[in-house]
Amino acid sequence: MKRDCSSGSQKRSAFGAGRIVLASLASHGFPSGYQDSRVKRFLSKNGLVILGFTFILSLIALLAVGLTQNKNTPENFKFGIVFDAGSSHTTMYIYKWSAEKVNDTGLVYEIEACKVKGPGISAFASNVQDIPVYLSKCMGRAKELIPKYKHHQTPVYLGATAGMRLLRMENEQSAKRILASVTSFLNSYPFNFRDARIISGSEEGAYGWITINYLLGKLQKKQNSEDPSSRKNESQETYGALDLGGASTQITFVPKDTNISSPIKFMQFRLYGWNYTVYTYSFLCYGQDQALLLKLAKDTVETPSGTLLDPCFHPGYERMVDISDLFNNVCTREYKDLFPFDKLRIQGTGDFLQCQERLHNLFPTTYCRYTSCTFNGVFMPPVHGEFGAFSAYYYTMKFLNLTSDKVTSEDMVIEKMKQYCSRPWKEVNTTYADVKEKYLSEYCFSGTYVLTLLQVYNFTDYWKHIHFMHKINDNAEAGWTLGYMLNLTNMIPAELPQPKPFSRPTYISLMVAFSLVLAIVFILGSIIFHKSSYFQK
Ligand SMILES: O=P(O)(O)OP(=O)(O)OP(=O)(O)OC[C@H]1O[C@@H](n2cnc3c(O)ncnc32)[C@H](O)[C@@H]1O
Ligand SMILES: [Ca+2]
Repeated sequence: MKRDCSSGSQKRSAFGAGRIVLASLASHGFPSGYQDSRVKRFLSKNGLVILGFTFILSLIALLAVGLTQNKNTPENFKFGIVFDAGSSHTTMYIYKWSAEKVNDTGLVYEIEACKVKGPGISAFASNVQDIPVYLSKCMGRAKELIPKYKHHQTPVYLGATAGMRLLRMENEQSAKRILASVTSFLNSYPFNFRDARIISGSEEGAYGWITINYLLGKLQKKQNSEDPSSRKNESQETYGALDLGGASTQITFVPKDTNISSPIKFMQFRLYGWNYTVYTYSFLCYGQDQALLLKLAKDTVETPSGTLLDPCFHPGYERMVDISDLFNNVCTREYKDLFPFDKLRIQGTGDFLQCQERLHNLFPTTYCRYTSCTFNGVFMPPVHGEFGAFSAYYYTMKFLNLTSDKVTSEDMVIEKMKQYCSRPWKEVNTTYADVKEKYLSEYCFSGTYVLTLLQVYNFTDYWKHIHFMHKINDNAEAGWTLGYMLNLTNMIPAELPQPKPFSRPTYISLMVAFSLVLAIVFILGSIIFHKSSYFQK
């Protein structure tokens, strides 16, 4: 009995609240049927309000979660145009990327590489009026490829490299006139023209380094790295960059020891929340075209005769060079002399070892005031990590079939070069009839030059760490232009992009939960609305 009593009191307390309402209604003297319909009406009226309120709240929550997670959902593409005004030629690159994924890496695509017909822009010193015709074809292509409504927001940059650096040293006014003409021409288009300028050698090296590491996803990997101590391994993760142009060459990498005292300021970058200390150096006059002129100038001074037996060209190959062209140049003028001939006849002998010996003379390595040097007494820390080699490194080694990862030692390259250089020009010329003669005639020289330069940098026992590359992951070409644009459009943030507010499972669970609440509330609301007569009885 006792147990029954206590269970009765428990029941009372459980429903006590309802009873108090009813009791208070009864105590006011209302008949019980009347009290019942008041409750039903109260529920009918306020229940709908409560359900409506819950419905709106759930709807807001659902929208809030959806919007926070997927800000800017519709794909919105952006474009950027960069002209690489090199010493040997100009190329216009068009990049395209999704505006929503702007802070992610590896998401920029090169949709066009338009080769401008003709020489580099520095050749227009005495005919600047021809610049509009020179650039117009590629600009027309840009107008075709980029949707019209995007033109006004598409930035256009032109960066000039070593050819213009040399011209500026020779004649600053000429260089200015060329840039002014380029500026006024590019400004006449409906795009958002930003800048036409000569970039420094350090910028060229650094932007090349950013480009390849961006495209290889080396900067992105940092994002996923949770262990801050992995910062110590930065150099193992990023690739060094080797760029060989026509008039200058750049080497850029994260040295093993960044605390060594350096006469050259290391570059500091903060990308995606990580610091990088990068060594970069640009050697003006050591691009492959200028290096050939340097070699010919030196040879002419050392053996002044109208005919030069040249081991860097195939046997049977001949070429005439104007002495004035050879020495009217910032890179070679220190060798200028009076010669009893005004033309130089080059006759190839195709001897790789002799060619290499002569090329080594271009790289004085005997004096060094620092802990380590490359050549000309220039400080350089020991090479470290993997390297991506592009531009003429790639063109030359590709032609010679030496870009494969199976080529793991310098000896393999030497063997190939010995054999290739000794091939008679006639045979080479007929075998590769479709290759431009300027390039074909110089692959023996340029292959030997690439090998010598890499030896001077101390890659002899490090060959397998060099990766010759052109287009990376089918996205874009290796070169400085992409890094330049990423920087100028602030596409690489210094800090890690904010992570999504919810993890994927949380996001899905929240969406499902709110949708369920919405559905239940909706169903209940409809029932109450349609049965309101019952509640009002
Ligand atoms: O960086 P700078 O020094 O200003 O020069 P650039 O930008 O004009 O230099 P490139 O990398 O375009 O070319 C480097 C060299 O490679 C040569 N070159 C370009 N395309 C080539 C190809 O398909 N095959 C062989 N050589 C090529 C070109 O003539 C240059 O001597
Ligand atoms: Ca270049």
